[in-house]
Amino acid sequence: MMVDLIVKNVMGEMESEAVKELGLCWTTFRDNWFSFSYNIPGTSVYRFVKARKRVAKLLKDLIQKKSKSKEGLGHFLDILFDEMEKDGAVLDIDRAVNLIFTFSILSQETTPAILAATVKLIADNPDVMEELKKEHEALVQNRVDKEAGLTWEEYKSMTFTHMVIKESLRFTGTQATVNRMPNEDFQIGGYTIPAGWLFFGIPLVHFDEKVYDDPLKFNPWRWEGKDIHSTSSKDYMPFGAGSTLCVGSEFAKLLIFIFLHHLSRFRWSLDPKTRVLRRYMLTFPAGCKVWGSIPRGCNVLVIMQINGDKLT
Ligand code: HEM
Repeated sequence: MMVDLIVKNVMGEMESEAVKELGLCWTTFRDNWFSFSYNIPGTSVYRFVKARKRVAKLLKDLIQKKSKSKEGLGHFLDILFDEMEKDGAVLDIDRAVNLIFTFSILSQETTPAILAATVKLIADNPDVMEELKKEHEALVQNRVDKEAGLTWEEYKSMTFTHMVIKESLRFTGTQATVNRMPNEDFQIGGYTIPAGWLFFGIPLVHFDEKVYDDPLKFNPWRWEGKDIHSTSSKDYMPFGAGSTLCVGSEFAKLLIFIFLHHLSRFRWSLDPKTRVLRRYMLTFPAGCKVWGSIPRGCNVLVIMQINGDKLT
């Protein structure tokens, strides 16, 4: 589903066989992404390097074809071709392929995993589930127009839901390591990292007992009276920090919020087999299935649309 959506929006029309192959390559890449690094045929790394190359070739061939015909373009290709034609353009086909690849991996690995882990944390904490339900039911009941969609003001005013998302981002912290290669020697914690060395930092700041009481407890109330909207400070950095700060942070929070808004209108429970494991990223070996009963007057199919400042 993700591949279909990405392809449609980014690349535009594509033959179904190519979409299928792209999907297979992406899955192979993701499943073998963080493995012990021996690039020998048959090993995980070999499979993921091969999948990466195949995706690059598929995307490059298609971009080249479309750059000639200019037909059936997705939003991204449309913008890309405009940019490439400008004087002093910084984008070329190879950079575009890298961007498309990075976006698709980032959008598949981060938001869905955090969202599923958030649902699991809520299911494991009935007091949180109850409070969320109260907040969303009150919102819908107090609306004059019961059919109206969620507005930006409503989104901003839902304090408890923002506390849940903020706590979940602290708790799940998908970025398992920060990888950097310094251009010049730098000092950190009494060590010198020489220029050109690869540095793997493990961010533990979200579990620092000096900053967070009982840090291993999922407790949205710890954010009561604090700044619930900020996404980056020296003690809180689920979206990274500095010049590589995540460009999708606000969008990701909004998506999680909209999902929770609709979920909170159902009576629901989680399949007891659901487990969250951290390999490198968060994984769900038994999936993450939600069982729900449908409240009266609620449509089962949830379609989200962002229209100006209005979410429908
Ligand atoms: C809950 C969801 C997400 C989390 C936790 C997250 C986390 C992060 C983190 C920690 C970084 C910094 C990596 C580093 O400095 O090494 C980052 C960068 C980035 N993220 Fe996200 N992300 C999320 C969603 C998204 C989405 C939905 C998109 C795309 C729409 C996105 C696009 C990016 C991009 C392009 C960068 C690189 C920015 C740069 O280097 O200039 N992220 N993200």
